[in-house]
Amino acid sequence: MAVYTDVLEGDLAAFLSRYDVGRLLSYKGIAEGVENSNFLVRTEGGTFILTLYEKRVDRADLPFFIGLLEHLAARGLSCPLPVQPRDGRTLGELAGRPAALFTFLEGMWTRRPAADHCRDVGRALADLHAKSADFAMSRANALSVAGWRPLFRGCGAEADKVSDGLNAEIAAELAHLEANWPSDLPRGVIHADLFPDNVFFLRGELSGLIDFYFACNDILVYDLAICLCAWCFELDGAFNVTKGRAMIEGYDGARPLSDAELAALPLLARGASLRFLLTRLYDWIHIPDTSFVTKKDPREYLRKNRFHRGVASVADYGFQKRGAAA
Ligand SMILES: Nc1ncnc2c1ncn2[C@@H]1O[C@H](COP(=O)(O)OP(=O)(O)OP(=O)(O)O)[C@@H](O)[C@H]1O
Ligand SMILES: N[C@@H](CCO)C(=O)O
Repeated sequence: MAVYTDVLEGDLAAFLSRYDVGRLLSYKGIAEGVENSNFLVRTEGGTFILTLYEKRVDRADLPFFIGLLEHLAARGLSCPLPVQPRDGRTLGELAGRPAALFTFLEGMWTRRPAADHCRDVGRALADLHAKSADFAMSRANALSVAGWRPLFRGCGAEADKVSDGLNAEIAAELAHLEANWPSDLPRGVIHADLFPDNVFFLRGELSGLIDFYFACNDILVYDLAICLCAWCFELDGAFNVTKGRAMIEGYDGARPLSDAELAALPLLARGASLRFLLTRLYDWIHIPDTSFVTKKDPREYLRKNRFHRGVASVADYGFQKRGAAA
């Protein structure tokens, strides 16, 4: 379970005394998530999420994340809103960690995404891109194409222990992506990790997006490529074109995709699948088996990467631009 830091009742009560949320009634650690420690906190004023930022999150990035959530929530996007303490300092300190309190979002993530969920996610992603267009801060994506080689080097020769020939396969894919990565597509703030566990649904409707701790500035349609990887494959590894079509249509309906963006999508999806293959591989090799964090299987993203390598155009994802010849 991912609660790395214990919080004592007295310390939490003192932390909460800076807010107008009444007295502490109860709190408990949330098992899900691997990056930070999250607690469900109930006070006389309501229910909140307390996040303690752990080592993998750079403190210097926290004003970007907090500012982005405030910016998006102010524009009506359903995401956790940092609660304002009386002294205005949203980012506090608790149990030796930077900490902040957020509004609680109702809903649950879906373990079995259907095409309608994918359409909603595509639409919500475009909405996020539109609403963050005038956000003044920026953050480079450390996990974009320039960051993959250092990550790969950090895995050393261990990759072949995970899958035969993996080292050579990644080396070839990385070289291809480095040589062909586009530099002229529209950019902006992207979520960069909008997996099913970061999207809540309530009574069948999308009710909120969470976990903005990979958000950064990058190619907008790269975010859609990440979502295609995370949402549109079946458990047996097959790509579901009905889901792919729904997701791209959902996005395109809210923020029309240019021909250049559509043409780049298969390459960007190769990149997205390599990014998650590499981060999972790195963790697979470096996080000890005795750790209480459940490691995610890198091979899932090797299979997805192989699929995207075989994609000729967005038509293979089920998408046809309206008005385009069949
Ligand atoms: N604002 C919120 N409202 C309701 N539940 C929330 C909220 N924020 C977080 N949670 C709960 O806490 C869990 C972990 O949150 P989150 O995904 O942000 O953690 P993380 O450690 O950063 O995760 P990850 O490993 O996915 O990066 C979520 O799955 C959800 O159950
Ligand atoms: N979504 C990532 C984990 C980091 O949030 C993965 O599935 O590899």
